[in-house]
Amino acid sequence: MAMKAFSKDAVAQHNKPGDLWVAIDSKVYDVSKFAQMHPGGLAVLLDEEVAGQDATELFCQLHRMEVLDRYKHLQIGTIAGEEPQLHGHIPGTLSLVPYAEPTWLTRGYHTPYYKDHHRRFQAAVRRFVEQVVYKDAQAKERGGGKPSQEVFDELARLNIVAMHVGAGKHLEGRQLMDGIISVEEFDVFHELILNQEFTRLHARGYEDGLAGGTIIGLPPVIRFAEPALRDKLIEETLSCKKLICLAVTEAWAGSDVQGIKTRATRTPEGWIVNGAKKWITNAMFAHYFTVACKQDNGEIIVLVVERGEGVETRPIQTAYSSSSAGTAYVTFDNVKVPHGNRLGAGHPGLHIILANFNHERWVLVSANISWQRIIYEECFKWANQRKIFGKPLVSQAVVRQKLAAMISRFESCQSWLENITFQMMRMNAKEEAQHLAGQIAFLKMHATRASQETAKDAVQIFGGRGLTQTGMGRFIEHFHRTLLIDAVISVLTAFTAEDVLGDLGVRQALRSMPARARL
Ligand code: HEM
Repeated sequence: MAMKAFSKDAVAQHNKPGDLWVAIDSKVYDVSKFAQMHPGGLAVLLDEEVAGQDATELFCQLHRMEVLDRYKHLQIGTIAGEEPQLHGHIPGTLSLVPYAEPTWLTRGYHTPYYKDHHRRFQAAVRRFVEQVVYKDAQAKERGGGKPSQEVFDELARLNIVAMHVGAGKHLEGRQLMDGIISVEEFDVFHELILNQEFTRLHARGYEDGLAGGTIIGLPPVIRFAEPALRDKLIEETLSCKKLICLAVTEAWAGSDVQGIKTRATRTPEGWIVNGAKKWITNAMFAHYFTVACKQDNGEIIVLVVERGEGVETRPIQTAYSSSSAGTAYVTFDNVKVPHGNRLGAGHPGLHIILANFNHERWVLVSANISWQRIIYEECFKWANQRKIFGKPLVSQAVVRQKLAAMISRFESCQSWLENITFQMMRMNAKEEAQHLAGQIAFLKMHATRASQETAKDAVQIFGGRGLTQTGMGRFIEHFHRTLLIDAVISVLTAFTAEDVLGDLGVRQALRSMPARARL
């Protein structure tokens, strides 16, 4: 229905309590009743520059554009002869803000890596993330709780969790993203797109709650379980009917797998497991646990434990997640596990745990880099629209310097990441372990440090808003509060803490150092 068009003079008549209009970006809102409930108070709406006036400029200093969407029922008309000029991010679309998208998604640039099917895929994933998942993510990140089953059902229907686990036989016969790409086309760049697009949820804990446990808990099962167990768990977890998580870290052995104390005792009937695991992502909701244990002889083995008698999970409150990540302290008290649930008998347990490490770090670093870019976009927009002493923030050289530093950091990280991803596509597992463990470790160290710099700069640009969980700077607050998880996470805490990662890369380089090399 066409909206009524008002002259500016007509709007100006409605400028008192109980009869209060305001114009924002050519739209006229009747805030007579809403004014009493306005989170910013009644007085600001009665200000002579606001009541009955075009308050676009002031509004944009104080609200995100999405507020207007939420309150669109207040709109009663438009200003005659004017058209809307402003918009926030339009869900499902590419941003036109310079540097807000990687070059392959920016008009005028070329790419050696991405093909048309990657572009189709990216567009579909972005629509899905922003139009289907975002609302649930924001609600759960604030209020807590497991992601909704409707979201899990959609993830399963589109086979998103299956793709998140990576390429492999488990994808055979599946329709990917409503058939937008074929299984034959699917490669590690599609996975990279998935990792990068999901950060647009601005909900770090929720993101882990969706598939975090499966991405790290299922690969050891796929590679090392007996076929019957493997097929059952693939079916149940990739259909999102059940969840699995990886349970390695312990309170006293976060960094040192050899130091774990969870004990598996072999009996004629099966294994008996006793012990406790800490910081286990998704464990609150998980039906299965891929558990690193120590046998009585000290040997490390990996067992799939099903939730049941003797398994208890207690929530852990962390800075990086609301309860939607389902992070838990898990105790096993005389838990009976069938013999057949041992993974990779004959393979060293440590090898089973470490086999997926590079992939896992690459997943984390991909997301971290795209998150930096999204935070930069927030900062660039804010620096343009925020006025101080009548001038936009971006007119200050010091603010431009911070933006320049942010762009340099995430663009260099993205280029490095795409190079590594291309190598992953061409190398077999052995070559990957030999050549890429160091590269991925260095990139992770570099990117997580870069993101901390970006978080500090972003808070400086947003000021107090960057430390506030509502309003203009809420995504900055969330980034700043939660990003350190990327620096320490990846199953074995100190193995991936920044310095240790860098050290790992250098030690790997030392092994390849020609013995005769001299200055
Ligand atoms: C249709 C008109 C308006 C609606 C629906 C609206 C809605 C809101 C909402 C939902 C908030 C909470 C913060 C947030 O979610 O971003 C808020 C805060 C606020 N609003 Fe409005 N508002 C409107 C117009 C205005 C105007 C014209 C002004 C002009 C000064 C104003 C001043 C404020 C202030 C000062 C705050 C507090 C900001 C803060 O805590 O940083 N609002 N408004």
